[in-house]
Amino acid sequence: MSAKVNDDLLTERRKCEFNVEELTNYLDGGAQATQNRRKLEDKVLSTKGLFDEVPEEYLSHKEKYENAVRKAVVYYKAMKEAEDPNQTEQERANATYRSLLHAAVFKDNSPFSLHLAMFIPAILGQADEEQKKYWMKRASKMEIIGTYAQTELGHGTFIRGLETTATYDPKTEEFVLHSPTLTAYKWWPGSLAHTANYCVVMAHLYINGKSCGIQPFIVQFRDEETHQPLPGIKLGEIGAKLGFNTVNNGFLGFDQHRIPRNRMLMKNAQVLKDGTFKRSPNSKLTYGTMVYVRVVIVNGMANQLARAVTIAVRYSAVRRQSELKPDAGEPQILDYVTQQHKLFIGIASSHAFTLTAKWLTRMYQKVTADLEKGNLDELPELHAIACCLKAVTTTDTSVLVERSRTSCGGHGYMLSSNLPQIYGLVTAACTYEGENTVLMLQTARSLVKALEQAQSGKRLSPTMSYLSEKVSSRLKWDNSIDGIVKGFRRVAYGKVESAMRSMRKYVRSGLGPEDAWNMSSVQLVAASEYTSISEADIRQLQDTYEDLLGKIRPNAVGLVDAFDFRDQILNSTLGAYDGRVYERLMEEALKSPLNAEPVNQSFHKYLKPFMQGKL
Ligand SMILES: CC(C)(COP(=O)(O)OP(=O)(O)OC[C@H]1O[C@@H](n2cnc3c(N)ncnc32)[C@H](O)[C@@H]1OP(=O)(O)O)[C@@H](O)C(=O)NCCC(=O)NCCSC(=O)/C=C/CCCCCCCCCCCCC(=O)O
Ligand SMILES: Cc1cc2nc3c(=O)[nH]c(=O)nc-3n(C[C@H](O)[C@H](O)[C@H](O)COP(=O)(O)OP(=O)(O)OC[C@H]3O[C@@H](n4cnc5c(N)ncnc54)[C@H](O)[C@@H]3O)c2cc1C
Repeated sequence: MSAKVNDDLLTERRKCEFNVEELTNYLDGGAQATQNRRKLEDKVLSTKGLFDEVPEEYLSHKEKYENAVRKAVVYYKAMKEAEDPNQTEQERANATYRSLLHAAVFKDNSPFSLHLAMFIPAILGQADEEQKKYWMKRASKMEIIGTYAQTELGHGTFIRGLETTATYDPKTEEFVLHSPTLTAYKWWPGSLAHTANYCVVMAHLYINGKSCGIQPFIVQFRDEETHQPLPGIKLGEIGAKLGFNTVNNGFLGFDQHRIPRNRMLMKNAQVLKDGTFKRSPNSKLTYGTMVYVRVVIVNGMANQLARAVTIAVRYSAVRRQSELKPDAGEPQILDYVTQQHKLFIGIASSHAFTLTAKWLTRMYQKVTADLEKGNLDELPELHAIACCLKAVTTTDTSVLVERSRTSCGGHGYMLSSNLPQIYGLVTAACTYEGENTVLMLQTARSLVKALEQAQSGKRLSPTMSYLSEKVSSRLKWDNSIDGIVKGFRRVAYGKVESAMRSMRKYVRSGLGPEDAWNMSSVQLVAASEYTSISEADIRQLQDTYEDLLGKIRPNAVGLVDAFDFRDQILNSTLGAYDGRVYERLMEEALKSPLNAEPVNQSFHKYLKPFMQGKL
């Protein structure tokens, strides 16, 4: 018999003014899609061995990793059996690691995630047809496990500064991979330490002493039978982190490690047997895997934020605290407007990020299709937009997930709430796949170029067209959606123009363009994410905003119920559908190994002699 649902949650669900199932269907892409998703969840989540006997937080660093590998084998096998044969390889890879089922099984991400998130996309995007056929067969069957090894101990952002070398030897038709310094060691790649046996390595290619830029190489680094590191390979784990502690991030050093010529992924640039180098039509095509993952991250943020706000809103409907009015009893904390302010933006942002992710994915698919036909025209715009949206959605999600955590008081600080782990996952995304400031500056670079083009009367791309609209200096402000968008366009235009004016001022003062750029870079980042609107408008918007909070309040639980997350996917004592928060907090607390005995051995070993002055 299912446990009794908390009365307050029952009341909330009765108060809801819209059909929750309809919103769930919309979010899934239709009623059939909801049915398919639920069927997949039923099938996979009923697989034996998927969940932790002992809560992961009570395992050692080593046990956590070993347990995660155990679960990964079970999970990926279950997903393989359930996968849709009509999907492409990429869609199947996405479905496995990006589905929220993944979050149900791995609170801190998986030791296999890089295989699907980057190793397979790198092969699909960087290998020529023959290489793709061979490596995709092995990678999609999980005969090999791969990762993406680009970042080094000494370089993450500055790709052109990577020190790992790949020197072509025409005599043996091989590349010699080498880490000339400690800072050249690959450092960070997920799965690299003990899980994967292959990786795509980004290395500096040299032929006859001449630099041929950063190129991708597929490299085996562990024996497929014994899993021992191959000769000339130094491997290890980089240690405990804020999160991602079951992703097995590692380091790898090469000592004159030789690989055959056909291990350079040669879709974009090629090296012929005699060492002739055939340049890529655009050197930035080598960065293509990163563009792809930045697009994927936007959707990932939407999902993670939806999980966090579901936990916090349901908890806020159950938790009663303090007095709003004398003798009126303790209200639900969700009745405090400050609590609504903290959480409702997160619900709205999750939906906004989901719709943005759909739009960006369509743009990515169109540009990628154009690239296949040799048309690179829209690649710069895709790069600029992907940089901006990855940076903005990860920054906002990190802020909003942390706000969801702190809105739950002390219980939000419990690992059993799962809010700290969700924060660990999303805040990592502010750094990986391009550190956010660096990506915003890439977008700013495109905005400045676009404004210069607009000022010389050139047509701009659709996403930059707001820079050429001659926005009147006194825009008639109204708080209609259209009025608000126009207001933001005016602010955005002003930010870019101000940053550019600032750079020109520094150049006139005698600074070189690079120094002028650096001096204006705070404004440039703001121009890419613009934040504020003029003072007079705030009051009018504020009234509208507070009125909106009141309208959302009766529907808040319905809005998060519509995300349709199972309890296993939320994995949270605070967010379960039945709202039995206190019972779950106690159930989880009793699983702590420290509760196995009333007196811990440290009393007799240390405390008692200490308290008796004998230590
Ligand atoms: C772009 C750089 C910063 C600079 O590159 P550089 O070569 O120096 O170029 P510049 O000289 O600056 O010239 C710039 C010009 O080049 C154009 N350009 C630059 N990049 C591109 C591009 N990619 N495509 C097209 N054009 C490009 C630019 O427009 C300029 O043109 P112009 O001259 O103005 O005309 C570069 O150095 C860079 O990109 N640095 C960042 C490095 C980086 O991103 N590293 C990432 C390493 S891999 C990594 O981090 C992996 C992480 C894996 C983590 C796990 C992932 C899981 C999947 C996510 C799933 C969802 C997550 C949800 C949360 C959860 O559930 O866990
Ligand atoms: C959880 C996690 C997983 C990861 N997984 C992988 C992986 O699987 N494979 C992989 O290859 N890498 C991986 N990485 C590495 C990641 O890609 C790098 O950490 C990231 O690119 C940032 O580089 P960095 O760490 O060298 O920081 P740096 O580039 O040294 O940045 C440090 C600071 O310098 C600033 N800075 C740097 N350049 C500029 C500039 N031009 N202008 C202004 N400010 C600048 C940055 O804004 C930042 O504040 C992972 C990282 C994390 C945290």
